[in-house]
Amino acid sequence: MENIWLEAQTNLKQVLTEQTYTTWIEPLKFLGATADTVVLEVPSSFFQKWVTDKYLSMIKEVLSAITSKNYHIEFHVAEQKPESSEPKAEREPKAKAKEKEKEKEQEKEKEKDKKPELVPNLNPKYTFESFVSGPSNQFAYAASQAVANKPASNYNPLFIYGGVGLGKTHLVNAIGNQILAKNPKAKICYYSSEKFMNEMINSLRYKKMDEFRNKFRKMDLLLIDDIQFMAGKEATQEEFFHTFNALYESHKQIVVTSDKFPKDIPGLEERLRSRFEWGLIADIQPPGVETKVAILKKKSDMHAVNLPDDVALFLAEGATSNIRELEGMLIRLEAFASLTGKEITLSMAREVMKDIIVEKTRDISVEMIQKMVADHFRIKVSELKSDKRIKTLVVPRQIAIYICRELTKASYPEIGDKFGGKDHSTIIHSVKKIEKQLAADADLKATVEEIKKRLFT
Ligand SMILES: Nc1ncnc2c1ncn2[C@@H]1O[C@H](COP(=O)(O)OP(=O)(O)OP(=O)(O)O)[C@@H](O)[C@H]1O
Repeated sequence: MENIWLEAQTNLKQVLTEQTYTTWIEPLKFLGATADTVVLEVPSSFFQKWVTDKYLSMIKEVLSAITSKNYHIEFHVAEQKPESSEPKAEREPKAKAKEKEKEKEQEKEKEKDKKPELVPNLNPKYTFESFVSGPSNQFAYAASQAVANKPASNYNPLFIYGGVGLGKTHLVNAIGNQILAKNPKAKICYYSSEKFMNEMINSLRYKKMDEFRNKFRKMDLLLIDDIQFMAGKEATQEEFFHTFNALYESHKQIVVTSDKFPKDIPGLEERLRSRFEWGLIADIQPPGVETKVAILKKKSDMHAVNLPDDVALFLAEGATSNIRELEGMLIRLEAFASLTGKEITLSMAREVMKDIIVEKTRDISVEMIQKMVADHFRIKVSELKSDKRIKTLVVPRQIAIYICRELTKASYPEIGDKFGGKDHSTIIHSVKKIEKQLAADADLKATVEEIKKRLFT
C-alpha cells in the first residue's frame, strides 16, 4: 500500500503547483493502511486542518483513481520524540541517521525557543493579488489595503466580520504579507484566537506568562483570527484585553476577525466589545455569482488550468457562498481532468459534481417536483396524484416519484402520502421502473434531465 501512496503523491505532484506540493503533500508520511483506511502522518495539527480543508477530497480522489476503492484518510500528528527509554545496547544497531535526525530536531527546537516571537505564521499564498474583490467584499478589501499601506493610523483596530469561508483569514494574512514585504523586519504575528488561548494556558502551566506577554506586546502588527472563539473564556479575554491595550497605546496595529458583529458575539466582555468598536468595522457579505465566477477564474489561472466560462458559471451557481467549498469543487474537477487526461467540459463537471451539487439542492420539495412534472407534460397536479391508470398519466407520475426520491429527503411512505395516499410499495415500484428504463431509454433520460435542470434554475 505504501507504493500506492507514493504513486498518489506522484499524481498529485502533476496536478498541484510545485510550492503547494512541497508544502502540503510531500511532508505527508505513509504510516499504514487497513482495508478501508490510509493512515498518514502530519507534522502538526495546524497542518492537518489545512490539508483536510484544502486537499483531502483531492487525495481521496487520487487514491480512488489508482485503486478503484474509496479510502478514508486518517491523520496522525507526529509526536515530539521523547528521550528513548530503551537500553542503549538495544538502540545501538538502529540507524545512526535516526540519532542525527533527533539532534537536528533538538537544534531546531532550541532555535525556536530562542526567538519564538519572530515567526509571523503568515500564509504566503494569501495576498491582495490573489484576492478577488467584488461588491460583497469591497469594503473589507479596501479597509485592509488602507491598513497595510498605513498601519496604526486611521483604522485601529480593524475588525473584519463575515460568514464561514468568505475570505477573512485571507485578508488578514494579505495585510501581514504586504507589511512584511515592505518591511521584512516588522514584527508581525498571525494567531487564531484558539491558538492564543492554548499558548496562554501552556504559559500558565509552565510559568512562562511573562514570556508570553512580552512576545505579543512587542508586535508591530497583531492579527487575531476568529475572535468569537474567545467568547465565554474569561481569562483569555482578560489577557487579550491587556495585550490589546498595550499595543494600542504604543500605536501598533491590531486586526481582528470574527464571524459576527462585535455586539452579536455572545459571551464577549463589554470592555473588549467597545474597544473593537473604536476602530473600523468592515463586513464581508456572501459573494454573488459574478464574484464567484471571477474567483474560480483566478484560481484556475493560478493553477494554469483552462476553466471554460460555462463550467465556471455552473460551479458558481451550484455552490453555496462558502469560497472554501467552491475551491474544493475546482480542485476536484482539476484533479479529475488531470488524472483522466481530458479537457474540462460542462458535461464532465456535471458528472464529477453530481453528488455535491445535487446534495446542495435538497431543499427542493415534493410539491415543486409535482408542479414541474405536471407543467412539463401539460397535465394537472391533481391528475398526477390520482389513481388513474392511463399511460399519459402513469409515466409522468412515475417520473415525478422517481425525481422526488432522488432530489428530496422524503421517505417512500412520505412520497406515497403526497401522491394521493399511495402505498409505499407502489412508490418503490415506480422508482425501480424508471431506474431500469433510464439505462435503456435515451428520450426518458433526456426528459428527466430536463426537468431536473429546470428545478435547479
Ligand atoms: N475574494 C476572494 N478571492 C480569492 N480567494 C478567496 C476569496 N475569498 C475567499 N477566498 C479563498 O477561500 C478560502 C477560504 O477563505 P478564508 O479561510 O479566508 O475564509 P474565512 O472567512 O477566514 O473562513 P472561516 O470563517 O472558516 O475562518 C481561502 O482559500 C481563500 O483564499
